[in-house]
Amino acid sequence: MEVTIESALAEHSPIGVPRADLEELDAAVRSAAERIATGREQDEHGYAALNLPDETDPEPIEAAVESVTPAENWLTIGIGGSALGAATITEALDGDGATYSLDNVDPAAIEALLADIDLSETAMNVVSRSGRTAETLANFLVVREAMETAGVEWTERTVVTTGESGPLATLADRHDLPTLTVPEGVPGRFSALSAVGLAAAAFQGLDLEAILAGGRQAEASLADSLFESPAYAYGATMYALEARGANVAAMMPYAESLEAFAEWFAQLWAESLGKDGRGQTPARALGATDQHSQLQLYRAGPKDKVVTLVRPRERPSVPIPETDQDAIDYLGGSDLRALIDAEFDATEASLRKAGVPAIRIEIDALDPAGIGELLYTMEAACIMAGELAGVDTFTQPAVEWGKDTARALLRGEQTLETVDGLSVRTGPESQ
Ligand SMILES: O=P(O)(O)OC[C@H]1O[C@](O)(CO)[C@@H](O)[C@@H]1O
Repeated sequence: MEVTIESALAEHSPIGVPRADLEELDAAVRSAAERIATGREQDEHGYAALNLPDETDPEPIEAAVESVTPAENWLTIGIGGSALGAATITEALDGDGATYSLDNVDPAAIEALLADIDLSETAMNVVSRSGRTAETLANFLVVREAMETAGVEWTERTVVTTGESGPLATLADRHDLPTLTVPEGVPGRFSALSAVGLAAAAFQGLDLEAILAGGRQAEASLADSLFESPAYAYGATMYALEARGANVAAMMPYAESLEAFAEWFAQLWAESLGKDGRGQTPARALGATDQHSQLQLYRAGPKDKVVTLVRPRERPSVPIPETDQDAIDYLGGSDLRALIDAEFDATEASLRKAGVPAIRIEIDALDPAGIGELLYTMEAACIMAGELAGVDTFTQPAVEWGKDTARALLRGEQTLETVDGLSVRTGPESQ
């Protein structure tokens, strides 16, 4: 895996990072790397996530999945970090069986899914670190009832993944359900390389050990200098770019199967670094598709963005047939792999030409090791950026107020009129 920051430097962009600043920043990276290493040694909250490739045991995950299968479908019921890691891995890799994510509470979407899916052929994984997330618990209750209505014994089809305690752990106990534990000290958005992200992959028969080995490969490339560590090069450069005005972090993978990865990255970057009035706003894009929608803005809009371009080096070849039309004969005889790689290179060059910082990330292949390496590298990069910014990377206090208010509204303890500082009308008369 390679991270190339050349196009993010000052010689290519007015908001790029001067090389001299990188040299200087490297001193801060060195002490931050030591801090991270200490946090890992002591299994401290958050830092412990970087120990997962060594600590996650595939066997109990595979055993739990086996206990509720065979089945044609795997339904992950979870939200945020409790769904995005699993979706990223199964979308990136070509496993067997169908996987679905219920990570929202849109009644129309859930009605459509339940009408579509054969529940007698479905196993579900209810995933919640806290065990008390309203959306996840509500979806579980809805699917459980649908299973009962369909005459499916839900206790034989349900794996719970949660923390040591909480409503979901209690429920799993009461019904003696196969249970996987969210590792202590690992925030949801950093849990992809644990049972949280790996159960759906196990259902698809994917090689969990190879995914974890990819994580270990990235772990082995951590070093106390940004010039020697791809992860820290990315984290430190993103931090330096934010200080120079790059407030938008566009993540643009050039592979359809990495679209979920861009969503996973958005939570990781926003929820970890969006604190104390700072933080880059993630923007999800897809290459080459969004060259035809967002690139205009990236190149000719405000100089407030850094674009990360991701590609696998190995790709299948799909030949483009010869054509006798002169205007398009440059395509004939070539192949889609060459085309998308030319688009990738041309987009990086076009961003550079427009003075927009870009970082290139290249993984060897979109295989289990490649996705394990990519996930781990971005997690370590995020932790480095958080250390340099001096923010608490591992908490998300700003999300709690809205959750509490939603619960109070649902319980009827509050209306929007009574919620502090809110003057929006609600209730039957507003419809
Ligand atoms: O796994 P849980 O506790 O259900 O939380 C789901 C998600 O909700 C958040 O707590 C934010 O509300 C995320 O950090 C987390 O990934």
